[in-house]
Amino acid sequence: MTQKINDLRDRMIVALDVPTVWDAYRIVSTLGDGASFYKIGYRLAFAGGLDLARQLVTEGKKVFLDLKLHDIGNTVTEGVESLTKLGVTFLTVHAYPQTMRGAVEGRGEAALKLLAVTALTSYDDGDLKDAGYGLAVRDLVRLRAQQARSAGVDGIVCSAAETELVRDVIGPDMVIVTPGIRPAGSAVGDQKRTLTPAEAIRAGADHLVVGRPIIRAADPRAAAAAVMDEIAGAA
Ligand SMILES: O=c1ccn([C@@H]2O[C@H](COP(=O)(O)O)[C@@H](O)[C@H]2O)c(=O)[nH]1
Repeated sequence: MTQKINDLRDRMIVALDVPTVWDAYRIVSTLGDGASFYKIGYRLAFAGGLDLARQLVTEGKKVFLDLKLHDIGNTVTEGVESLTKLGVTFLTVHAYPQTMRGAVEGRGEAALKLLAVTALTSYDDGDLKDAGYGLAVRDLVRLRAQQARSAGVDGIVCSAAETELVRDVIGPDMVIVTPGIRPAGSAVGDQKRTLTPAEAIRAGADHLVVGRPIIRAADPRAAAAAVMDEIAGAA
């Protein structure tokens, strides 16, 4: 997949986990041409982020809508159908077979790429057990990657630590997007399965999602440039 990403900057996706569209715009303008791809999650989506997504697309940025949809198949189908009109590049759904099949139906022939979230990067084996799962993280990620491939989604969200095992399951054509990226020395926060940007790229991740290490940095532009340098050095 990696060879299909024309602009190296597209490999870094900056998570706009901020409360308002104004805050998001401040980051986008601070980063300038140092970032080309932005992720909008719940926080911003519930505060005007869908209009922002449309606007960023018209300004030539790429947008990843991280809504992690999960519902009965018909509802997911209809929700995805609506979202295809925004012009965003990626949309997440949870990697449950019914959910993924519903999403694929809703996407139809649209250009939107669907990403299946396998196991959240804030989970370890103990968290999965607490949530009622009988599988370890790597086994659940493997199973869900297989199911995602069968359902016809376009890519996988997993920790960079699972990139190699996922690539073996999904083959060369699906995209792998990895949150839980932490430059050396940065605060881990609630993430449990982390790698550095260079480690993630070397492991074969296509796109890295980076939020707090950039948006909460004293100098976000310098923090983003440092992540890009690591990506460039490892690519
Ligand atoms: O498994 C997942 C899926 C999504 N995320 C999202 O990525 C960013 C990570 O932000 P950081 O501040 O770099 O931790 C955040 O928006 C999550 O909702 C994830 O972390 N793990």
